Amino acid sequence: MAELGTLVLLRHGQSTWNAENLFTGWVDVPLSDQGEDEAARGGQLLAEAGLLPDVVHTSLLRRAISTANIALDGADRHWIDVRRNWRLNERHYGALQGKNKKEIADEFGEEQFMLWRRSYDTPPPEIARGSEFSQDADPRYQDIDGDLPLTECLKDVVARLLPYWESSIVPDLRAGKNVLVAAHGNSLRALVKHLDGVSEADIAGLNIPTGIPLRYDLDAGLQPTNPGGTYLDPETAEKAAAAVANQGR
Ligand SMILES: O=C(O)[C@@H](CO)OP(=O)(O)O
Repeated sequence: MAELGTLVLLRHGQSTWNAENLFTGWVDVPLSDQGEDEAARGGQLLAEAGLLPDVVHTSLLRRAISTANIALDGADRHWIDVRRNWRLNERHYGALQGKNKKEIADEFGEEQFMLWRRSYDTPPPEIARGSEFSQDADPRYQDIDGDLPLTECLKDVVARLLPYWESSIVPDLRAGKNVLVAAHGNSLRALVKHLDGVSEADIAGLNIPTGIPLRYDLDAGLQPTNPGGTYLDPETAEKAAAAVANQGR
């Protein structure tokens, strides 16, 4: 049996709404200038580590797509196969999409804010269909009609992400390909929870920084031989993850 390929998780670079401290979810905002720089640095880190992806899986959101394009271009891997799927999208943030994190924390209090933001199974209120930041009329989601979320908690993300992991990403890894997954803070938290067997309580404290590749080496049973993964720039990753944790404060 071929050795498994290496898995690399990459959260998109800073988006314009990350910069403005807005809940984003499925709203399709672009990278900020800083985010483009982070993506380029991500590609440089991949090249320096000799970690060259053979295939990339992205969400349907431009901040992940652009990050993958910029990073792969920098690593001279702009030509590899591409797969895209809504199941890698950011968590749908329901009625919080477009709202300022600090204002929500001030209005509803820290406890409620953290329940919505990081609890495993408390989704924010649903977004109203047809409202400014809803996706129900978006053509890219027309074929998932029955599954289109109006809000999601992390548990919902795990449930919609794992079928794609099993059916599309695992076969690439088993074929010996190095796989880059360019996605989002919460869809990657869902995947890390699964890979590392993180508890529902502990996953609340795990934050993923933007633009820094996170490497996972998996054994034949898909268990990480480096639990928690290995950031290609661990020092920057630690500081940036702490900053994500503190958003809204
Ligand atoms: O707004 C969002 O969609 C996410 C990621 O940026 O935010 P949070 O880290 O608060 O879950």
